[in-house]
Amino acid sequence: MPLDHSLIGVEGPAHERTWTTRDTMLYALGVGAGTSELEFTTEKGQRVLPTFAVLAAQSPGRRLGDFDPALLVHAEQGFELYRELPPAGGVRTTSKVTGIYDKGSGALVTSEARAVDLDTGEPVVSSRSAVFIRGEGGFGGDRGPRDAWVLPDRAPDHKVTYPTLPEQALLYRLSGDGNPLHSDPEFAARAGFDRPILHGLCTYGVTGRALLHAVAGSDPGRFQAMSGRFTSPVLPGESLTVSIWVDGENVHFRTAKDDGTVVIDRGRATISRR
Ligand SMILES: C/C=C/C(=O)SCCNC(=O)CCNC(=O)[C@H](O)C(C)(C)COP(=O)(O)OP(=O)(O)OC[C@H]1O[C@@H](n2cnc3c(N)ncnc32)[C@H](O)[C@@H]1OP(=O)(O)O
Repeated sequence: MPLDHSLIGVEGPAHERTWTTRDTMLYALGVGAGTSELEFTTEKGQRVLPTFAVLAAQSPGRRLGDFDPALLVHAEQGFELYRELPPAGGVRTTSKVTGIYDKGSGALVTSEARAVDLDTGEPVVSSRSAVFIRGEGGFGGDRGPRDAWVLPDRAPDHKVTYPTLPEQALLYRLSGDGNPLHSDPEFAARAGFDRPILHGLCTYGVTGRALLHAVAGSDPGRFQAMSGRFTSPVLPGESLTVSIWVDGENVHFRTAKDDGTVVIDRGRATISRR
């Protein structure tokens, strides 16, 4: 059954989301922060990890078509953050599907969202994401735009390795993503995985922590943007190494597993010098 191309460019209903200090602390734990990052995991002087912006600006997805949900994976994610997020707050988000591309082995569906402060209406976050739906390609559509990301021709300026826990996906899902692909072995098997895989946004959050501490001096106020492509699944318990290249405010990065498999590619971030 083909995907619903009539969704492209049509803004969905506005969605309001509020969060509490507990939500932002739970998110920090979900992406691996712990006792060495108490400003993100406890109330004392609490600050918010910048990648929480993606969750803040999420709205319920629209029905893209009639396909097996086990075959859908998160493919790309980017965001721009216009000001530091408060530990508790709220936004109103509008979103739309921006493209449905034919990638042969699957379809790539891209979306964007804009979130404004619930009280003031000021812009807080812009977010861009893509999902890859295996088996839904081959409909004769456009392959979509190409990205000119180039791996810097030098050794990384920073390399940061963080572990993930075997329970990481069970912890992360409490931040609101209950997709059984990350918790239910039977569902994961239907998608062709030996066991449930880690949420892409968990890998993204672990990577964001590495960027925050290595490049932004642990100051979320300097973290302006981040984007990347999910190129290979991560299993809970695997370690992640983020290689980072810094050129002024422009940052390139890549995240890989211990065996060298790249799991987030084409990474970019903008981190102010302040
Ligand atoms: C709701 C779910 C939530 C989750 O969190 S799921 C967990 C997080 N996500 C993942 O683990 C996904 C990891 N990525 C992958 O497993 C693979 O990657 C894909 C299955 C997405 C694609 O792999 P393949 O079917 O082998 O595609 P190809 O032959 O490498 O490329 C075919 C075309 O698709 C483009 N492409 C491949 N991967 C992505 C991607 N991640 N985002 C955007 N485009 C992608 C390529 O460039 C190319 O297209 P061009 O020929 O036009 O260049």
